[in-house]
Amino acid sequence: MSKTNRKQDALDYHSQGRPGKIQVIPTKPTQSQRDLTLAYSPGVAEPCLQIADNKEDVYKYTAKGNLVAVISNGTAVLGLGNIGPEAGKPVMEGKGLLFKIFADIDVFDLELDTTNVDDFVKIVKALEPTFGGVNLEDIKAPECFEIERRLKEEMNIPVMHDDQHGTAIISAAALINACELQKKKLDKVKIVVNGAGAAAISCSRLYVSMGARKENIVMCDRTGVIRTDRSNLDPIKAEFATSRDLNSLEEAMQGADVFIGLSSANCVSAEMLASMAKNPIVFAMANPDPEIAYELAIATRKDIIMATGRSDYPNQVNNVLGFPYIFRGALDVRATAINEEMKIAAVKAIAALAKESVPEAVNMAYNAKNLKFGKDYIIPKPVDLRLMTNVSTAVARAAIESGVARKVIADWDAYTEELNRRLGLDDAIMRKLTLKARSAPKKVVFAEADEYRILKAAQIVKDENIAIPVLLGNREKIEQIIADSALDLEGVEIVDQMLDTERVKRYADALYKKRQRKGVSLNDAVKFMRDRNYFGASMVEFGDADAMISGLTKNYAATIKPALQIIGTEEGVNRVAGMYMMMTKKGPVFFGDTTVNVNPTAEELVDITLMLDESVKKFNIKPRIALLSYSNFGSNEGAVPEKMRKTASILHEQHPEVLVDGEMQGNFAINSEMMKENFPFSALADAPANTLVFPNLESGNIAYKLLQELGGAEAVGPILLGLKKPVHIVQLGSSVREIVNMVTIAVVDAQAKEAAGEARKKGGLFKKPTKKA
Ligand SMILES: NC(=O)C1=CN([C@@H]2O[C@H](COP(=O)(O)OP(=O)(O)OC[C@H]3O[C@@H](n4cnc5c(N)ncnc54)[C@H](OP(=O)(O)O)[C@@H]3O)[C@@H](O)[C@H]2O)C=CC1
Ligand SMILES: CC(=O)C(=O)O
Ligand SMILES: [Mg+2]
Repeated sequence: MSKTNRKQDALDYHSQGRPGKIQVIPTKPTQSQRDLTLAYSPGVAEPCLQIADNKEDVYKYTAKGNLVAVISNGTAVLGLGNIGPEAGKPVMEGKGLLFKIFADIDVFDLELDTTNVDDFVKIVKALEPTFGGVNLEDIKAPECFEIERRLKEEMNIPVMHDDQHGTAIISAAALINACELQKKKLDKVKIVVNGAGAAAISCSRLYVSMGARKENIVMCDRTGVIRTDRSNLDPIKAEFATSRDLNSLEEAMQGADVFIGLSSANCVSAEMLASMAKNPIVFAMANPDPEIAYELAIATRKDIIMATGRSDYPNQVNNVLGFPYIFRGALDVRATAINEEMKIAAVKAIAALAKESVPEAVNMAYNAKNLKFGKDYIIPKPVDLRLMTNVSTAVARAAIESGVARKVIADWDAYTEELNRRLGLDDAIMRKLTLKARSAPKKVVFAEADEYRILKAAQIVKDENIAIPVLLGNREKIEQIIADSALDLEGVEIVDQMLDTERVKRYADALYKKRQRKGVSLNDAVKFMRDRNYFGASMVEFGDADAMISGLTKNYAATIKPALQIIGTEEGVNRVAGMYMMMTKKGPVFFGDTTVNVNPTAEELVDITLMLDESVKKFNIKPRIALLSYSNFGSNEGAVPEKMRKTASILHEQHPEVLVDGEMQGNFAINSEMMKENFPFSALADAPANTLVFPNLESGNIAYKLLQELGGAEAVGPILLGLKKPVHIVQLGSSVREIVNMVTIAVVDAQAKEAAGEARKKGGLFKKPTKKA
C-alpha cells in the first residue's frame, strides 16, 4: 500500500460514519417509562442522597470507579511536537479506545487549552469527583514533571503521565529481555539516550532503579550531548549530564551497547549504528517514525536487537502494552496512587510473559507460525489477552502490598475470572476443566500428528500439563514439521504405525476376533491398522493411550467407524451422539445431538436425552433440559412436535428424576420469564434450560453453527457421547484453541470413565477386562 493511500485510509477511518472513534453508551435498561424514572428524576435523587451522606458511595452508584480521564494540552503529541489540543484529540480518543478494548476501562478524553502549569493543575484537580484515575498524555517536558508531581501530591486518585512511566515500564521490560538475549548485564551496559524529555528522563530513571549505572548513560537533546559543563543546564536534564568529553550523538554512539530513542524521526544514521558495540540493542521509539528506519537498522547490523514504537514491525515497544492494565489493576483496588512498587511489578510481569508459550490467537493475529522468545519477540504483542490477567493482577497485588490500596482482593482466582469476563472470555468452565485435567493428566494419542495445528495443540497441552501427548503418524514428516515450525515437543513419544509390526499384529488379531463374523478377514484387519484411526482407537482399547483425538482432516463418519468397531458403546447404551458446549453470553448451553443421528425416533431421543443428562452432570452443572420444536406444549400439530411430545412423555414416565420438558420453542426454553408467564406449569418455568435437545441432526447442526457465526458463541465439541472409552473427534478444520479444548475434555472424560470403572469394580457390578498391553 502506498503512503498516500495509507494517509487517506487513516483520514477515512476517522471521518466516516460517526466522526471520531468513541461514543458513550448507557449501561442500564432505558426502554420503559419506569427505567427513565429510575435513571433520572425522581429516582436518581436516591443515590444522590446516599453519596451526600457517604462520599465513598460514589464508587457504588456511579461510573467513577471505572472512568479514567485522558488529559492533554497537545504540547508533545507523539513525536509531532506542540501541535495544540485540538490536533492532539485523535490521539487521546485513540487512547480511550485502547483503554476500552484492552481493559474495559471507560475514558473521557479532555484536551485543555492551556500551557500554564498552574491553570492545568487547577483544572485537573477540580475533576477529581468525576474520575477513578487520570492518565496525563503528550504534555511536553519540563512542564509535565511539575504538573504530574503536583497532581500526585494533591489528588487522591491514581495519576500517571503515561509518556513518562508507561514508556519506562514497557521499555524496561524489553531492555531486561534484550540484555538477556544479547548476553549483556544491565549494570554494565553503556546506554545512549537520545531525547531528554518526558519519556527519556523517566525511562532513564527507571533503568537506574532497576540496576543500570547512571555513569554509563549518555543523554542527548537537540543541542547534542548533555554535559555537566553546559551553561544554563536545565535541572532535570542535569540529572543525566555526563562529565565525559563527548560532543555529539555520533561520538556518544561509538561502542555503546544500547540506544534508546525518545526524540524524533530519522536522527540516527547507519554509520552511527555501525559504530556501536557487538550485539547492540536499539529501541528507536519515536512515533510515528522511529529515529532510524527498521529496515535500515537490520540491514546495517546482523547482530542487532531492534525495536520501534510501531505495530507493523517486530518488537513494538509502545506504552499500549502497559497503561490499560496498570490502570485496571489500580482501579480494581481503588489505589490512591501508582507507585514504584506497582511500576516494577508491571515491568516484571510484562518481561516474564514474553517467555511463555504464545497463544495461537496471537500467532494468527500476526500471521506468524510460532512466535517464540527471541530477537524478534522480546516483549508480548499488544493483542495478547494474557496481558490483562498477568499485568493487572501484578499491579493490584503490588498496590495492596505497598499500602496504597483502599480495597483488598481476597480471592485472586475470582479476580482473574472477573478480568477474563471483562474481555468476554467467560469460559470459566473451560478453565475449571483445565484445572481438573491438570490434576491427573492422561495419555492422549493424536491420530493426525502430521498437521501443524495438531502439533501446536500437542505442545500447548504438554506445556500446560493437561495431557501427555503421543504423536501417531510418519515419524519423518512429523519431525520435519516440528523442526520447520520451531515447536518444542522434545521427549514426546512418536508412534509410526507403518513401522510398528508388533502392535499392528496384536491390534489386528483383536479386531479380527471382533469382526470375523462381519466380513473382516485377518488380512483386512492388518490393512485397517495402517489407518491411523483404527490404530489410534486400538491404542485406546489396549490401554496404550487413555484417549484419542482425531478428525481434523477427515469426515466424521471415517473417524467414528473405527472407534465403534474397536471400542464400542458403553454398557447399556445403544448408540452414540454428539454434544456441543456453546459458550454464550448467558453462560454455557449444551446442544445435542449435533453430529451423529440424522432423524432419531422418540425412543432414540430418549436415549440421547439421557446421555446428555449424564454428560452435563460431569461438568458439575445440573442439567435443565428442553426438547425443542416449533410448537409449545401442543400449540401446533405436526410430526416433529408429536415426536418431541412423545419423547417428553416417555421421559416423564420412565425417568422422573431427569429435569426435562417439552415440546417447546427455542426462545421459551431459554427465557424463563416468558415461560412462566405463558406456561407456568412447565418444569422450566423457574429457570432457563441449559441443555437443548434438537428433533433432528439438521436443526441441531444449523443452530449451533449459526450461534457460532452470528452470536459469537464459542463452540466446544463435538463431545462424543456413548463410547466405552474416550475418542473425541474435532471438527474438520478446527483451530488450535478448539483442539486444545477437545483434548482437555478428552482427559476429563478419561478421568471420569476411569473413576466409574473403579466404582463399578468396587461394587462388584462390572469386572474390568484385564489390560493386555
Ligand atoms: N514508543 C512509545 O511508547 C513512546 C514513544 N514516545 C516518543 O518519544 C518522543 C518524545 O516524547 P516525549 O518525551 O513525550 O516528548 P518531549 O517533548 O517531552 O521530549 C522530546 C525530547 O526529544 C528531544 N529531541 C527532539 N528531537 C531531537 C533530535 N533530533 N535529537 C535529539 N533530541 C531530540 C527534545 O530535545 P530538547 O529538549 O532539546 O527540545 C526533548 O528533549 C516522541 O517521538 C514520542 O512519540 C513517547 C512516549 C511513548
Ligand atoms: C506512544 C505514545 O504515547 C507517544 O508516542 O507519545
Ligand atoms: Mg504519548
